[in-house]
Amino acid sequence: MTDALAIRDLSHAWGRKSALDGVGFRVARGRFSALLGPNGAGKSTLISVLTGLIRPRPGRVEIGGIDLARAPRAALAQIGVVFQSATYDAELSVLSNLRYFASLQGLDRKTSSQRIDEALDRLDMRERARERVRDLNGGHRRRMEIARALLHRPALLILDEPTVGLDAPARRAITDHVHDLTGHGVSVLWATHLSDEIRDSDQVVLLHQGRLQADGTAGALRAGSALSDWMLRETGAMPC
Ligand SMILES: Nc1ncnc2c1ncn2[C@@H]1O[C@H](COP(=O)(O)OP(=O)(O)OP(=O)(O)O)[C@@H](O)[C@H]1O
Repeated sequence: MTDALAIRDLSHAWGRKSALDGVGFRVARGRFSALLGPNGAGKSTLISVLTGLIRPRPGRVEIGGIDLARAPRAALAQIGVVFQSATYDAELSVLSNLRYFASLQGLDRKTSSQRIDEALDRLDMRERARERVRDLNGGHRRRMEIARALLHRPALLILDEPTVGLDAPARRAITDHVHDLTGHGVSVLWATHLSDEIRDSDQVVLLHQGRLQADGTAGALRAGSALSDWMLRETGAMPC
């Protein structure tokens, strides 16, 4: 089976400033991969490439086996994205937000209802379905956005620092739910600078100053020390 994501020799500069320099790694199907790095490491730039905001040049990106440069529409249809900033209609209910997105994805009514039920169950949001988004707390709003990103069954779920601004219980609930999704075959790329969101069995892709500093299983990379200490040794940056 093809990888959910394969990146080779990817570079990008903002003007003269290099943000990504020859980055390459893979995310296998059903894997939770943490894209880790201190501020300015290049995480957001990489996500901008993966979501089609920046052209992958030079370099090659395949999502679900589809080349992003050659077939951008088909490749982008393979991703579900949860951006750092919220994107929903707060005046509508959770259900209406999800139905609207499902219709944008071209899902018929029956498929849409099935997928919405499934996604709400996976994020433990079924009881909130009829509530207006503006009445939800930050953690539940985020869970709704994650449920929404799953409706078209993407090969890869990309989340850009999805727990920013949330309190500790909400952060824990979201990291647990997203880890659980991998048990349903969902592949995850989770950008963060918070090492406590990562489990030993997760893949860690560590970026530092635009370069790939490490790629491996968290437990093996940290080799007995705390992941935050390992990251400090690797990057010299204070972890959170
Ligand atoms: N739109 C932009 N224009 C110019 N420079 C940018 C732009 N976006 C990012 N950069 C620069 O590119 C480099 C990588 O930044 P990027 O935002 O990708 O890192 P990051 O790992 O996401 O950091 P953070 O955790 O702070 O969001 C930094 O030096 C940053 O200043």
